[in-house]
Amino acid sequence: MNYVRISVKAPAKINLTLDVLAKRPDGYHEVEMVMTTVDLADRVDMTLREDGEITLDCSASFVPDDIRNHAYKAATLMKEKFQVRQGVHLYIDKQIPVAAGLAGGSSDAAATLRGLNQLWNLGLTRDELAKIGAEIGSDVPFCVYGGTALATGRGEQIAHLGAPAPCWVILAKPPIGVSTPDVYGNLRVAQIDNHPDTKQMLQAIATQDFSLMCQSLGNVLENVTLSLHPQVRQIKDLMVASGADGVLMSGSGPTVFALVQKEAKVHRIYNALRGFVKDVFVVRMLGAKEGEILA
Ligand SMILES: C[C@@](CO)(OP(=O)(O)O)[C@H](O)COP(=O)(O)OP(=O)(O)OC[C@H]1O[C@@H](n2ccc(N)nc2=O)[C@H](O)[C@@H]1O
Ligand SMILES: Nc1ncnc2c1ncn2[C@@H]1O[C@H](COP(=O)(O)OP(=O)(O)O)[C@@H](O)[C@H]1O
Repeated sequence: MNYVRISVKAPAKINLTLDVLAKRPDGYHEVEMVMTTVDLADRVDMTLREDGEITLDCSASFVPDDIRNHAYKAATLMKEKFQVRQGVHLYIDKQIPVAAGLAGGSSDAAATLRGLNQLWNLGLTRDELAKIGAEIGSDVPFCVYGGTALATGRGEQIAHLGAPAPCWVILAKPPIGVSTPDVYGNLRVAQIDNHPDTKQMLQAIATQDFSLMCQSLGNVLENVTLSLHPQVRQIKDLMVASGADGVLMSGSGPTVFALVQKEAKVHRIYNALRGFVKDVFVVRMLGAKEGEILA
C-alpha cells in the first residue's frame, strides 16, 4: 500500500531493572536491563515530501527541531542509507516528559524508523530497523520493538520477554531534567552495592508473579540521581507511604514509578502525588505487544 501520510505511536518505557556490569573502553557501560513499554505515548505524524527535504515540528517548543532531534536523525539516516529520493515532514505530538528517563526521544526515533519503512516503501524487517536504531541511541532498538525485553550490551541487544503480571503504573516526574551522560558519568561501578537480581525479575515475568516483580525492582543509577536531586527520594517515600506495592526510578531518572494491582490504591497514590508534583500519569503496561501503527 502507498501512503502519503502515516501516524505512529511512540510509547514511553520504564526500567524494571537496570544493572551496570562494567565500564567499557568505548565510554559506554555494559548494562543488563529489563524494560517494558507503557501506554503514555508521543505520536509521530509523517507526511511525504516530494521535494526530498526533511523537516520537523514538535508540539513542545523547547525540543530541538533539527539534527539534534532523534526523530530527525532517524529520517536522515534512513534517507542516506537507502538513497531515498523523497523527503518527509515530521510532526511530534509530545506527551512523554522530556529528559525524564522514559526514552521519549528514543521512542520518537523508533516510531520514525517504523513509519518511514512504510511511507518510503523500504520493506525492512524489525530486526533491520533495530540495527539502524542502534546508530541513533542505545535505547532505540528496544523502542523499535516495544513490549517487554531484556536489554544487554550497551542496551541495544534485545531478548524478547512475555507480558508481566497486569498492573497499574503511576509515573511522577519532578520538575527537573536529568542528563543521562551525567548520571552514568557519576557512577562508580566498583562501588555499586545494590545490584538488582535480574534472574529473579525474569522469573517474576515468566510466571506473571506480581509480588515477586515488585520485590525484584532495582536500578543502580538511582543512588546517583538521588544524590543529585533529593526530590526524587521524597516522591519515592510518598509513593511507599500511600500504599504502592513497588517503587523505582526509571532509567537515569528523575521519573519515579509505582506499581499497584488494586485500583483503589491508584486514586490514593495519584492524589497524594498531585499535591507535590504536576507531572503525574496513571498508565498500564503494554505487555508483550509490538508498537502499534495507527494509520
Ligand atoms: C539510562 C537509560 C536506561 O534505559 O535510559 P534513559 O534514562 O536515558 O531513558 C539508557 O541506558 C540510556 O540510553 P540512551 O539515552 O539511548 O543513551 P545513548 O544516547 O546511547 O548514550 C548517551 C550517553 O549515556 C551514556 N551511556 C549510555 C548507555 C550506556 N549503556 N552506557 C553509557 O555510559 C554515555 O555517556 C552516552 O554517551
Ligand atoms: N524527539 C525528542 N523528544 C525529546 N527529546 C529529544 C528528542 N530528540 C532529541 N531530544 C533531546 O534528547 C534529550 C533526552 O531526552 P529524552 O529522550 O526525552 O530523555 P531520556 O533519555 O531521559 O529518556 C533531551 O535533552 C532532548 O533535548
